[in-house]
Amino acid sequence: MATKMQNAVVELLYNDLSHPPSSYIGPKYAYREADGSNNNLNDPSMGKAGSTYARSVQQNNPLPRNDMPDAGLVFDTLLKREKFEKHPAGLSSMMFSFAALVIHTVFRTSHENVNVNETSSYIDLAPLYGHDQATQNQVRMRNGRGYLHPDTFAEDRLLLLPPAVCVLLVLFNRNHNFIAKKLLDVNERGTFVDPDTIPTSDPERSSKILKQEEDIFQTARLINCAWFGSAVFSDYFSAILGLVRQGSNWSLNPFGEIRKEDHSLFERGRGNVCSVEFNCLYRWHATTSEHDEKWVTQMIDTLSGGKNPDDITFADMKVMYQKMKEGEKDLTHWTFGNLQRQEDGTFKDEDLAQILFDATEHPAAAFKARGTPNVMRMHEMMGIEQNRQWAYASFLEWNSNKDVAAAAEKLYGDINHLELYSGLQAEEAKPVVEGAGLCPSYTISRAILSDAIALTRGDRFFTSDYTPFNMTTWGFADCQRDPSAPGYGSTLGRLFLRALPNHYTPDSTYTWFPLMTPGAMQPILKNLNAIELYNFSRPGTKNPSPEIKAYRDVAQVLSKGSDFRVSYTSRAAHVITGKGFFIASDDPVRGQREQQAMLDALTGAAGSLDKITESFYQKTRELMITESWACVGQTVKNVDIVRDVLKYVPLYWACEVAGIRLSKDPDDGDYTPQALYDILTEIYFFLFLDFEHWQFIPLSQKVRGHIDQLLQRIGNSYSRGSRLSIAGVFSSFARLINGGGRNGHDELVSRFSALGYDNDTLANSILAILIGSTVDMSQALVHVVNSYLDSNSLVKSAISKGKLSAQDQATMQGLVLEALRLDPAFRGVYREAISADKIGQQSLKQNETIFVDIAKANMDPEAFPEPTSVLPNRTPKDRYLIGDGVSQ
Ligand code: HEM
Repeated sequence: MATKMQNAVVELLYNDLSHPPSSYIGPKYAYREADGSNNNLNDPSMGKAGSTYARSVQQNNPLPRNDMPDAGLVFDTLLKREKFEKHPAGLSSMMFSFAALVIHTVFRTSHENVNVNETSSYIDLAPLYGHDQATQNQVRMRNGRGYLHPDTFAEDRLLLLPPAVCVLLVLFNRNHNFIAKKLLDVNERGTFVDPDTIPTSDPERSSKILKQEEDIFQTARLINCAWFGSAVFSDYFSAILGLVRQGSNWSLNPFGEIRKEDHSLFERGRGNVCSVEFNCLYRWHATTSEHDEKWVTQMIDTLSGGKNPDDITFADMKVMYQKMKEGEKDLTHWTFGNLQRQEDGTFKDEDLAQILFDATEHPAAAFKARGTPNVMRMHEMMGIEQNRQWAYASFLEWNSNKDVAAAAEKLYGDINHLELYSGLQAEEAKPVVEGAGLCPSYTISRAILSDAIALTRGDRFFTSDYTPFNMTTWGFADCQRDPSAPGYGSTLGRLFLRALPNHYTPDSTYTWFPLMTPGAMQPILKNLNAIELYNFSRPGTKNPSPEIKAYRDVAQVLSKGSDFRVSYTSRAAHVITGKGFFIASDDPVRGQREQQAMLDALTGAAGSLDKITESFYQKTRELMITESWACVGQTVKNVDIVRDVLKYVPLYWACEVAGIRLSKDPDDGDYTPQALYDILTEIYFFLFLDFEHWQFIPLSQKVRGHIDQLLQRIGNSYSRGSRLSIAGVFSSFARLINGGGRNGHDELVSRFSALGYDNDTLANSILAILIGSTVDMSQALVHVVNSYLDSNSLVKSAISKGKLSAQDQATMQGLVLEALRLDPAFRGVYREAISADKIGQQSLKQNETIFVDIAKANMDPEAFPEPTSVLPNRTPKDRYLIGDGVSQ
């Protein structure tokens, strides 16, 4: 008994861990190899490019090769398209452009030996990055920043496919470069340097650049592949399962750790080898849209010199490939869809966007027997012949269409002898039922999922090595599928908005449901009561926002409040109604008046400003004392001044004003400081900051919820019943500013009564104070303190040399202004020209949005001589530029 027990314990403990270990540490194991090797560390060549295909199913078909019907005859009898039939579930042709990208990531059958797959068996975006090191070298820029050559990709076979496939890949190229730039900007581990700043005289320059180039490139590649994986498990997967029809954002997560009932680990990250069956069931040529059929016809016509598709032979096909290859220059010059590259090597955004919009508008065709365009006859014959060299299982109970079944029997003699290729392609298709969106043949629909799981769960970089360490914390967050994104968790929409920001719009069905036609989405969204969230028309083009940078121009825009609209008022309109919310008022003049009125009420009484300063001082002191700690054996204390102090000082003050009770104990006050700060940050972020377009819908919904809750709290805290009481507000302000003094209170009451606010306006005004005086005030405080703490700081050195006195109020104010000039809390603001205007050299159209670059203007020597020096005695003080939010 004791032995049995001991065995069980040993088994349990042994099964705690994976054997052999699931990964190793160090850079050698952190990145994907170009050819996919080293995915399974115990069998490094598993799934490597250039290996043979696997076979999943035992061959049992007794029909000898020489008894098989002619491949052309099989096509003409079972596969050739009779007429175009629209896809029954509303899938767009882009669905199949994306699918083509997926298949080219994992299949590249050698033309010399059909048993060999020239690419790896992993979702590693090989069409973009190349299937081996030599090809990867061609797409890389090697500029020390880890970039790919602009708008390029590696897979030449894609040039034979409709242009939307290539455009999608170009967007993944742009995503790579976006990610690489961010990795350098964020510089999470502090190891990267801007290559332009390494002096050419530095003897280690080239080795530094080389090391950094590899790190950034490979990390960006990992993150970009994870983006692709996320797109597969969001847009693609939900189109396959028809989840959009149900408004479901659910997705399968095949990557996580799974424990079996006996406590042992269910295998993952152990590698994968694609099978011939997988290759065969993924030939979805029957889904080609009418538009793409025309495109292929034209391309084959050009390459074959006008030959009838029925007469094209294998030999002709080889000549066509040859012709295409000869037409190619080096891959940085490849083009497709008759597009022209611009001087910098990129394609025009406009051209790329139009191709994608078309692909979303065009309906795909239904999977069916007799559904493949005749122009693809030779592609299919090649497929049939390849498959005959591979070997396969046979099918039963196959197609209820009597004509198709009878024809198959004629061809094969016995339906049991039907071969896999035609069996899969001409099998009866699944109808549109719950859980079905792709609607291929029954066998494909089942098998595709098994293969998808094998591909992803088998991949070490999607499982045990899918980590913030390998991808950086920023990258790890960036590539996650976000179930709250519009389109029920679309990832492609986020990609479009990032790569083509002036063409895709944040509320379009083209953006969020690209794999479904807008026509198909209309009734679905109506059914789901979500129709008002989306726009169904083809997005137009907007010009990029001009940037205003010179001090003089920036100052002019900021001072002409009545000529420029602040762009965040339209955002505010999504989340708050009524008057009084002065920090984002739709009428700039009224907004300023309301703000001034509130400021007067808060600070107008004699000495009130000093009281506020005192309250800030006391809170800072208190937090520094309560949040600090000492190391063992030391009296000197440490405090995280940003996380535990500066972040919360303004919040405590604003909560006093708003009558919100903060407590670290969640069961005590209205909010914990952390929870409220996070809420206010989200509101602030939504109203004022430059977020990625895709976040608009989920953020606005979340922020509306926060604001409703806050308004209710503000209302409750001031009401002695259900009504917001003006008197309640005043006594709270008075307590705060005047220590409860009766005179101050009376003065406030009279000030506020003079405003004549109703309860809603008052609550909105208090909310504006709460939001406007916390998040960006904390940010500004951090920037100022950072300037003092920084050991290289000019400020510090000036003080230590005795040139400046920190006791003197004017100098202190000057130091704060200088710190915020050199390191502003935000870079700039957006404005919309109310009418056509001219600012400096820049002509503005009516309603045009401009970016007012305060950070650049702050460094303009015309306004600030010796701009990089800290000169706290600059005058006049109102020369300093002020943006939005609290700084107003
Ligand atoms: C109009 C669109 C398409 C065209 C013109 C096209 C054309 C071709 C051609 C010419 C080949 C032979 C490639 C070679 O061996 O060099 C091929 C192979 C293949 N196609 Fe398509 N295709 C299209 C769409 C699709 C789609 C939507 C899918 C499925 C998602 C698909 C799946 C495949 C597969 C799995 C192969 C075999 C690849 C290999 O083994 O290397 N194709 N296609």
